[in-house]
Amino acid sequence: MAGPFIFVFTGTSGSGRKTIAHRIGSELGIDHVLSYTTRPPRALEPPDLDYHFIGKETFDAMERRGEFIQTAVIGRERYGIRTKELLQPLEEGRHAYVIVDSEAASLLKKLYGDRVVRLFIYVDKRTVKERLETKAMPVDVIDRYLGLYTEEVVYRKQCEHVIENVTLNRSLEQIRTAIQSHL
Ligand SMILES: Nc1nc2c(ncn2[C@@H]2O[C@H](COP(=O)(O)OP(=O)(O)O)[C@@H](O)[C@H]2O)c(=O)[nH]1
Ligand SMILES: Nc1ncnc2c1ncn2[C@@H]1O[C@H](COP(=O)(O)OP(=O)(O)O)[C@@H](O)[C@H]1O
Repeated sequence: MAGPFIFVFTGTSGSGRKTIAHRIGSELGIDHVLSYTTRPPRALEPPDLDYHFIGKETFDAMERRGEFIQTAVIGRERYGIRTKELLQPLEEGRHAYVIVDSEAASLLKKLYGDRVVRLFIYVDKRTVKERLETKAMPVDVIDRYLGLYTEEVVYRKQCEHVIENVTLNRSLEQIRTAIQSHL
């Protein structure tokens, strides 16, 4: 078996990256390395599922101690992945997955080369809007995602795998096949 690998779920915001990543991660037994963020949790967003929610002071202190492999400011909030938490599964021979934007995806590729497999998930803009409205996502978040779409979608050209998430089961099948092609 090659690896261990870092599977990087990236793509357009609201396309289903978290949904797909968690389903495949738990099915294939891949460790999720959560990002830390200063963004407050949204209604019904549980702690420690998608993010570790922390205060700005805690984030700053962690950054000063050099704990993050990278950080980003997105929509005025800060995001980062802790180096130690990313490296631990790899050192213990286990694959890991993260869910990040194109900037972090590129950096991880640069740092870890063939160990990094980028899975780009997208759907068309209208579908993003419809899905998020159905789930009662705040309007400002939907607007931000739609505003980012054109800039985000071009990154697919650089990714190892590209999946249009129309039907969830079909997307899961495609991702499963893509991941297994590396194992
Ligand atoms: N660069 C970078 N991006 C991140 C990190 N963690 C999460 N992201 C991305 O930042 C964006 C955060 O958007 P947000 O609306 O708060 O959360 P979402 O519900 O995960 O889309 C998403 O595109 C995430 O994939 C990180 O550590 N670094
Ligand atoms: N194939 C799909 N069909 C319908 N709804 C989906 C599909 N994939 C994801 N969703 C829904 O779309 C919304 C956004 O998904 P999410 O995983 O949060 O996206 P992202 O992490 O890319 O922002 C969620 O409400 C999720 O349940």
